[in-house]
Amino acid sequence: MRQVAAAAVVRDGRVLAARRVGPPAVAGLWEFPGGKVELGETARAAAQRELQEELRLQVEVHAELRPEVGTWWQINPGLRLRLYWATTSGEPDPTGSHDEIRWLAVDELHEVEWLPADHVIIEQIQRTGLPESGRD
Ligand SMILES: Nc1nc2c([nH]c(=O)n2[C@H]2C[C@H](O)[C@@H](COP(=O)(O)OP(=O)(O)OP(=O)(O)O)O2)c(=O)[nH]1
Repeated sequence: MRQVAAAAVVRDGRVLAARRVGPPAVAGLWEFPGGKVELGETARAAAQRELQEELRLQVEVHAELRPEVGTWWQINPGLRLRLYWATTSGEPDPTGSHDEIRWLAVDELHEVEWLPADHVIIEQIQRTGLPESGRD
């Protein structure tokens, strides 16, 4: 089972969404930036590393954004996603994996087309809202 780690980065009450460049099947769809956890790396550290690599964005990683049941989000039978709330004071600067970024208020999250596995996450955030401070 491979693990992906990503961050729901919050700034000024908005969440960072990033549009994927590829592969073709998912190009143009939006996601929480992140990527695969490397051997020996924690998911939390992977989320922080991927944000730096993909968006040159320094983030503070906070509480895990878990489903109502369980710890991770099952993307497909061989892949699970660990998602963390994060905060930043920086500006994203996409390095090649994404061609557009947006800061979306909770009531704007539905305005972009998310990766299929993320729909359930978006619905949960719409129900629960953003964390009080982004901190755990
Ligand atoms: N980062 C991220 N990936 C997601 C989300 N939702 C979702 O289904 N995925 C899937 C898409 C991909 O199959 C996988 C992430 O893999 P990736 O290809 O971005 O990983 P990576 O940057 O490490 O790239 P690589 O090692 O495969 O080259 O997780 C999400 O919100 N964020």
